[in-house]
Amino acid sequence: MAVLLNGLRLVSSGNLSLHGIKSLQYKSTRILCQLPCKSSYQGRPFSNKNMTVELDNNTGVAVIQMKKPPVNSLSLEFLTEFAINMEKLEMDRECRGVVLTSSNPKIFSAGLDINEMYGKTPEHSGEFWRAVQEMWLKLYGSNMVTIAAINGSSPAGGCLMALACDYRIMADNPKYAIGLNETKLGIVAPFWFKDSMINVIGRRATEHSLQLGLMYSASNALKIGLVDQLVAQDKIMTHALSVMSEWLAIPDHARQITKSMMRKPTLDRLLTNRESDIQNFVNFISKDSIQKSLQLYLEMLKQRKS
Ligand SMILES: CC/C=C\C/C=C\CCCC/C=C/C(=O)SCCNC(=O)CCNC(=O)[C@H](O)C(C)(C)COP(=O)(O)OP(=O)(O)OC[C@H]1O[C@@H](n2cnc3c(N)ncnc32)[C@H](O)[C@@H]1OP(=O)(O)O
Repeated sequence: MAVLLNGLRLVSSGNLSLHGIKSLQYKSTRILCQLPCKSSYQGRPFSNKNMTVELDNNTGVAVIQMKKPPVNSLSLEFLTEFAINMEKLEMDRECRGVVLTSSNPKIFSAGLDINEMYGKTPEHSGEFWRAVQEMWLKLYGSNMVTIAAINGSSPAGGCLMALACDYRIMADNPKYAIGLNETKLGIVAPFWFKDSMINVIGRRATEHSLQLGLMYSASNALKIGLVDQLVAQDKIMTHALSVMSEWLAIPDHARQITKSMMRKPTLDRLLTNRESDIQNFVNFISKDSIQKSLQLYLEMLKQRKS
């Protein structure tokens, strides 16, 4: 983690959930500009199979733009690339904030790639689930400020990614929907999906939402607090960067310790139950009845098109 103190930046070796607030080393760096200043923008893009990552050295803000056609489904490859990129940004002492968005103007992310859960070996399923966990641990446990610029629909795993961020801005379009819809597929959102939602919208709303697998329109998502703000589609990135500058005006150390205090119990719950969670997933997903549900759901998705 990084802490700003009198122009010096204290940097520790890992993210807040995994390593706690300790082992600080001194590294000298200067934050040139706390606000997004477009005129002096110096983008530094890297990794571009399933997403582009662009870090603005002047502001310390990186934009991760998901770009996996057609709908940014979260495959094993995507999740691995995402975790590596988050790790790189976390270790980069110049990066203080991340905006997560999509290059698809209608879909933020379709959630977990259902093909990764259908007809696969237990070994593959276990590897896939570990990657899903890793994505969430990296995002929910990040020391950086994380803002989701939700510029399209975001079911299930897509909603989880948004829930793991510090702040959610959604495009104000009645066609876009967001929610944890797992029960509609005949599957069950695991405890850490549920915890992530409880931490954002509260227990009663989460129970209602999860049991019925509800997808919320942008305006209803705002009403229940699932997103923090609605903004016109074409303003979403400008707005996200402006919100980011407000968050980055808070001293890093105070914000990070507060974030850790709020999130550590939720992170620890998965960290201490990681292997049993993988085993539960593999057992659950291997059941004939669950495979049947997923098969029907995949067929339904394909038929919807024709
Ligand atoms: C006790 C419990 C213990 C352990 C837990 C056990 C297990 C369960 C936990 C699992 C948690 C699961 C989380 C998930 O994320 S599941 C995925 C949920 N996602 C969805 O339901 C979204 C489905 N998709 C849609 O609603 C629409 O596609 C969408 C995203 C709104 C886009 O609509 P549109 O633009 O019209 O595009 P199409 O529908 O035509 O889709 C284009 C293309 O993409 C394919 N596709 C869509 N979504 C997915 C997906 N999630 N995975 C894979 N593929 C997807 C779709 O089939 C089309 O394919 P085609 O080949 O026909 O082009």
